[in-house]
Amino acid sequence: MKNIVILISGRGSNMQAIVEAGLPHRIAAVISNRADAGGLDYAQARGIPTAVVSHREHPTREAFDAVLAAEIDRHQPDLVVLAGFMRILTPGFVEHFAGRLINIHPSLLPSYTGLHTHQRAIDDGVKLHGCTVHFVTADLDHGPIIAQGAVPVLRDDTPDTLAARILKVEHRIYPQAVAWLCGGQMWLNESGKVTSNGPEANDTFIVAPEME
Ligand SMILES: Nc1nc2c(c(=O)[nH]1)N[C@@H](CN(C=O)c1ccc(C(=O)N[C@@H](CCC(=O)O)C(=O)O)cc1)CN2
Ligand SMILES: NCC(=O)N[C@@H]1O[C@H](COP(=O)([O-])[O-])[C@@H](O)[C@H]1O
Repeated sequence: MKNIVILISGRGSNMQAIVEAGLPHRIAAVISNRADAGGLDYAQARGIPTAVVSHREHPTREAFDAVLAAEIDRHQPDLVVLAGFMRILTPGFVEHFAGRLINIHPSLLPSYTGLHTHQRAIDDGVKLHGCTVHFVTADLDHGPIIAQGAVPVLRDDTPDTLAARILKVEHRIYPQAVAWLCGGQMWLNESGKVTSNGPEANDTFIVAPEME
């Protein structure tokens, strides 16, 4: 059984999808940089240890990251999962958790790194957008890719409608990526639950070559 620590900044729907996937691993803690993150209420209601490490209470990124890393380390994580965590992490933090620090980003990396990806994709008139699970490196949204899900952009899409469509795919590929990285040959079915069967017929996983 592996120890998973999940970092959030908001509602935490990706965290919820991972919790509800039924993985045979421990969600050791859910930690947020914002005390008002809705995901904290969900985790507490499920009896998952929570903590808040506020970036506003530290004078520098390095100071914040050091306190955050110490809080994470208390839970002896095998995997640290950024799930809507909205702070850029310093090279020292990334190095400390290198190889066991992942993120989900709402674009098909390497396209559209950074923020506001849905609006930018719509503005550019792209026909395909999606989401990417990747290892976190010092360079923003540039780490080795673990999985991607591709989603069509519709003519009348707004950032919100596109984000909602992509979020459903995020909730499939993130738990799947966590399952793989925690050493399981597990697959998750359409409803996002662990199954002993192989990938679903219409899965949109693009497994990075180094993962094969
Ligand atoms: N060193 C890295 N840190 C983080 C990465 C990464 O790949 N390398 N991924 C991000 C997640 N993310 C996109 O997927 C992302 C999150 C936040 C920002 C950003 O500009 N944040 C601002 C604050 C914004 C806010 O508080 O609302 C900032 O940190 O100044 C860009 C991309 C997580 N960290
Ligand atoms: N650059 C990071 C970023 O934009 N992440 C995105 O924030 C949302 C968090 O939703 P959630 O809190 O419901 O999981 C998700 O769509 C995730 O891809």
